[in-house]
Amino acid sequence: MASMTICARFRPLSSKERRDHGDAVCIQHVDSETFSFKDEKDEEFTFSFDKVFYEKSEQAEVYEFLASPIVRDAVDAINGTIVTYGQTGAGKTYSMEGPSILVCDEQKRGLLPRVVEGLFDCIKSSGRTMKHSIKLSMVEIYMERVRDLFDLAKDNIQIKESKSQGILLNGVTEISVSSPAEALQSLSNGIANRAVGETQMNVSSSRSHCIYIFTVQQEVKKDERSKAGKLILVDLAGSEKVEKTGAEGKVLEEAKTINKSLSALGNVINALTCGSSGKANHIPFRDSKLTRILQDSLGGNSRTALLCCCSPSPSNALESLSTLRFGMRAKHIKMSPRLKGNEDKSAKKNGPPSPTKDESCERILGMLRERFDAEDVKLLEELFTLSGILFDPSSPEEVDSALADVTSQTITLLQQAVEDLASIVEELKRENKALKNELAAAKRLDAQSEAAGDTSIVLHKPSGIISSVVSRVRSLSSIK
Ligand SMILES: Nc1ncnc2c1ncn2[C@@H]1O[C@H](COP(=O)(O)OP(=O)(O)OP(=O)(O)O)[C@@H](O)[C@H]1O
Repeated sequence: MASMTICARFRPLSSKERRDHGDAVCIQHVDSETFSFKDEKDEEFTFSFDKVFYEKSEQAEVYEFLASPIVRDAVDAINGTIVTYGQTGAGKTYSMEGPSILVCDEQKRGLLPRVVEGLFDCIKSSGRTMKHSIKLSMVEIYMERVRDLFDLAKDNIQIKESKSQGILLNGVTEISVSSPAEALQSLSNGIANRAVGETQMNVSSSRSHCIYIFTVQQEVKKDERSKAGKLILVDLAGSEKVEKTGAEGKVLEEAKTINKSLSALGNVINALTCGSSGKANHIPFRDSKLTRILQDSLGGNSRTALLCCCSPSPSNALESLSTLRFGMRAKHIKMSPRLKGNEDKSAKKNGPPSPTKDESCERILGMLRERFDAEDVKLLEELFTLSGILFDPSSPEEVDSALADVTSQTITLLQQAVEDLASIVEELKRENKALKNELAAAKRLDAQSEAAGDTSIVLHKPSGIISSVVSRVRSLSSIK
């Protein structure tokens, strides 16, 4: 069983950070896997990752450790994902793209151009028995809308799920590339389009998630079987907290949407991490476009790497700590990559097969259809169309998918409500215990004063205290 590869990367101090804090850094005792981190209150935390890249680490080292095994697997039809996470200015884009995709020092080239080269190199060395082809798509998620960066007219791509191909971006432009130069030129066009869209919409790249998708099709010539590996690279929007940005109006809305999708990613990671064995666990993939697109990658047939990008400066200690903690949570996800198109070995030979997830969903949707009257359905359609969940109400597939999205989001809300209630119950239990202690102490006091024949204490006690404590304890006990 493989797990996620999680690495931390600290960029060099910026000139502003040097001006503000000189050479001061939050990191100490760094080795290749661990370091200690001092926050602004001088509290010390020790972190341990699969690899720690410090200031002077080379781009090539990051690629070799984090990406090259995933690239090799993608050519063998195993899905892969590489994600850069961190606050704005922490080095996500530098790590992903380098200073430029097309013209750049060899030493500074980022993951993306190296992945392109790696894919073509692996294909070349895979021999003559295999025929491969690579298709490239590039999208951006901004305010929960998926925009095609190869065709800006497609500004609200829908996400679909197919039984054979998994998660799909409906109608997204796919460019066939036959050489690294062609692929890099296409990527560079997509990046330029992103800048055009940003100016048109007055958006900064740090407020959107950028997703690069390579589909590597593999044909085994002898029997013409075909398999595909999907390699997704994600440069996430800045993870900083809304409060720190001091944002208002549209910027505040953007920040909230980003925080929502990043916390959806965190929730998916938590659900995958905390899932108790044997118990059906709701993984909220449908709570954001980001998690939905990454569903195949995080959920199973895939290898995933997360690069947690941080500033080493004390001025960013809080954000760096939050990025590192996000990485530590992700560390616990366990995944077993398997080849696509493999036989399903889990099918039981004896007894009736238990319903699949699709069958269960179909049954629930059927029941809902029976219970809704036509007027409700019309209202729901209008609501879904207005909020961009649904585009074609006459498509049963789209209606089902929209309903599944809403159901999943409702489950998440209910789970949060249950957690809130559980914490209220805990609080009431604590209050209950304190009141019981108070009652016992008051009774002891009563007994002592009676034994001593001293009436002054009794006289000074506010009248009715015991009976009021008793009735509060009783009312709280009845909540349990
Ligand atoms: N490892 C590094 N070595 C040298 N310079 C770096 C490194 N990482 C980042 N930088 C520099 O730090 C600055 C911020 O980096 P970058 O733009 O990659 O941040 P980011 O996390 O992508 O921010 P945003 O969310 O705004 O896109 C850039 O000027 C970049 O060149």
